[in-house]
Amino acid sequence: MDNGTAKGRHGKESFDHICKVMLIGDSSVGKTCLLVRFKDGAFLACSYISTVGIDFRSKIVNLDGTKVKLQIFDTAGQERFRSLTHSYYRDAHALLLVYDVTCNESFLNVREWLTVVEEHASPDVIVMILGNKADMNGERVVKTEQGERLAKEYGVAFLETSAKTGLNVDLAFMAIAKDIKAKRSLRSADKDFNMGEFIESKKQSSSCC
Ligand SMILES: Nc1nc2c(ncn2[C@@H]2O[C@H](COP(=O)(O)OP(=O)(O)OP(=O)(O)O)[C@@H](O)[C@H]2O)c(=O)[nH]1
Repeated sequence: MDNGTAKGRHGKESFDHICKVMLIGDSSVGKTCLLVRFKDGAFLACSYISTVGIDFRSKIVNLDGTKVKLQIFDTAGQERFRSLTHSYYRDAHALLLVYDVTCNESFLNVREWLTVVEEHASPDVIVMILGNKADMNGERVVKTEQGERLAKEYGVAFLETSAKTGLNVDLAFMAIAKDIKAKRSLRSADKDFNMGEFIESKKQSSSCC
């Protein structure tokens, strides 16, 4: 695993830290759309093309003068690609585990995904559960509190997101980048960073947008 201390250069842009982030979860929960929303600020409304295997895109974010390059791996949710994607877990610094608030099965499967994480990821990986499609309130079947309770049970962070409206999408990635930077930093100001408190102070509720 990269210790993130070396300065890197990619094309024209230099960076201070590099972080590998993986998007995991059932097929069609919105992993690719979350990545496109974060990277390009756009939403691909009607084009659902299931990811084949694994894809990745990068974005450099500036955190108080420190440039963190997020290398984001978008994995296929389909069962047939699972063994391929498992091999990428070991190097991941953070995992965004996505379910769809309009699909109860995808929520129930979060426990299985967490078992896979335990088996294949590094013990110090940062995990955040995302309840996506929070804009579809009329079709919602998983309550916000259910997601919060599950995340609390496993001691991981939680946010509801919408790749369509952008709700909490940047926040999810920024919180992870900040947490990784804090874990690598020797500065006491960074060491005091608490991801849960940061999310609570910045998150937007799904009913507001
Ligand atoms: N309303 C709404 N639709 C969404 C949202 N995110 C994704 N979708 C739709 O859900 C479908 C699946 O989105 P993808 O991002 O391709 O899903 P995925 O998880 O990457 O799927 P796999 O590649 O099969 O694992 C698409 O039709 C998207 O337009 C969202 O936040 N709100």
